[in-house]
Amino acid sequence: MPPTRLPLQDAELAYDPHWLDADAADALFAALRAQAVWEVHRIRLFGREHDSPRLSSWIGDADARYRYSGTEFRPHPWPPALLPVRERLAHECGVAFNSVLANRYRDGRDAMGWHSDDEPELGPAPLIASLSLGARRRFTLKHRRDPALKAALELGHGSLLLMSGPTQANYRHALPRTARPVGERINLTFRVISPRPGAAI
Ligand SMILES: O=C(O)CCC(=O)C(=O)O
Ligand SMILES: [Fe+2]
Repeated sequence: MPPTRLPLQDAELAYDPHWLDADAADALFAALRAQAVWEVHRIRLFGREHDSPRLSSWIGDADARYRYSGTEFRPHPWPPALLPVRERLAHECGVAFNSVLANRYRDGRDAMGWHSDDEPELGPAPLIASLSLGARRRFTLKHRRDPALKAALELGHGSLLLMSGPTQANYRHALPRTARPVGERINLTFRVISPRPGAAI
């Protein structure tokens, strides 16, 4: 079954709560915990550098490099467990994803703050495919200009959220902390990265 369109003005969202069945999602979760290289990425907040509150792994083709704050990041190679997922997504979305940002939220204290996935390398209207594994967590969206426009989704084990069209241009999204006792969660955002025009990489 194709993902269901979620109505939200100025956004393009589609959601499939069971893109992977529970067994396949369990197996992928375990394989990624073991196979991916998990790191604490540094983030810049209000002009100061901090450790981000989660573990992350930038994965992709060797030429899917990107520049951030003057540093060039080279992706880690694809863990074997991700290859069939990448192939199925490319087939279903008609998009040749060449990179994934994996985030691992160890418990409710791990989170991601408000942002848009709007790096120039992603282009003006990127399709981002977000696959969630493990604990169900709340994902929130809010419009950049109209505070009345917001949404929250509970992203469960094996679910797929597609964000496309003007979503990144018009909305920010976040994965808030929670005081609820929650288990570990891994999220994978599949992306297409093109070299920035004029960038020397
Ligand atoms: O963990 C999530 O569901 C969101 C991750 C996210 O927004 C990102 O990787 O850019
Ligand atoms: Fe994001």
